[in-house]
Amino acid sequence: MTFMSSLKQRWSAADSLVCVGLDPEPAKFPASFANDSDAVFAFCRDIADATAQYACAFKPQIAHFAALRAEDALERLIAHIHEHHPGVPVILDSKRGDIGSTAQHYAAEAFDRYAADAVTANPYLGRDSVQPFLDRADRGVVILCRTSNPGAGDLQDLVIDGRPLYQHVAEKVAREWNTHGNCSLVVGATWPAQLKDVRAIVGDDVPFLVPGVGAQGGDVEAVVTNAKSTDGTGLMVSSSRAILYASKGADYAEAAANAARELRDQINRFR
Ligand SMILES: O=C(O)c1cc(=O)[nH]c(=O)n1[C@@H]1O[C@H](COP(=O)(O)O)[C@@H](O)[C@H]1O
Repeated sequence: MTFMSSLKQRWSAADSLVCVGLDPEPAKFPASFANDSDAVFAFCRDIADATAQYACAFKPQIAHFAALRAEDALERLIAHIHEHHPGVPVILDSKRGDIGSTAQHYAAEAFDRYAADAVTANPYLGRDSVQPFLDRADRGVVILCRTSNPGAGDLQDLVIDGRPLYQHVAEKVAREWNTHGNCSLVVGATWPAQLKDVRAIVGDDVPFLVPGVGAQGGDVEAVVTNAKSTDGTGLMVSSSRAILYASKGADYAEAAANAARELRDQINRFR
């Protein structure tokens, strides 16, 4: 099954637009992991198992694993999710993009080594840098459009030919790059007006990955009302720290499940 069809099926089967971000930070793990040499895998596995029922997707962030020399844990985590939660797609957040010959290796890294269903990609080197991802029609390509961080506007808002750069990215992806129907766009929850602009440009066929609720303070109601598609889907509202570290106690997995369920319910109130 393709990334897009798994995502659509999951939106409906789980009645959820929540993407659970898997960003391990051992200093925030419960004390019970202190002497566990495989803590990164074990913690993320427990969170995935506890939250899967409320998730339309999982999104592990590669730097959080690589910085800990835990790429092996990331491989095993994605394999675990595929085995135990089949049908819940995994987006590898690695924000890749490079000249074509190197980008081919990034595509192999994401889709063959890690077996991710989708990958985040940076569009600023142009189409050929993203082409090896686009060519994998069964996998998703989640392209940075208007990011959630405070400095997002430094470059993404620069006006070119009468409109900001992020709108050119949205237009180009929707009209030119999405030939296989496998593209999504990243638009931060912290920018409700831009969410609305991008939805107006791309229509209903391009889902948004929306990070920035929870720890970054984005407003769920504004996200959903401004960015949902006509049928009340179209979103992967991603939260990492607010779910992962909902409790540092023995109830960490239950607390994560509660946080994911509450986010799902909050989103659903405005769909
Ligand atoms: O591509 C992303 O996932 C991403 C894009 C963006 O614009 N902003 C953003 O925060 N992210 C990622 O989303 C996650 C947000 O984490 P929390 O703020 O803890 O929910 C991190 O893994 C970020 O790297």
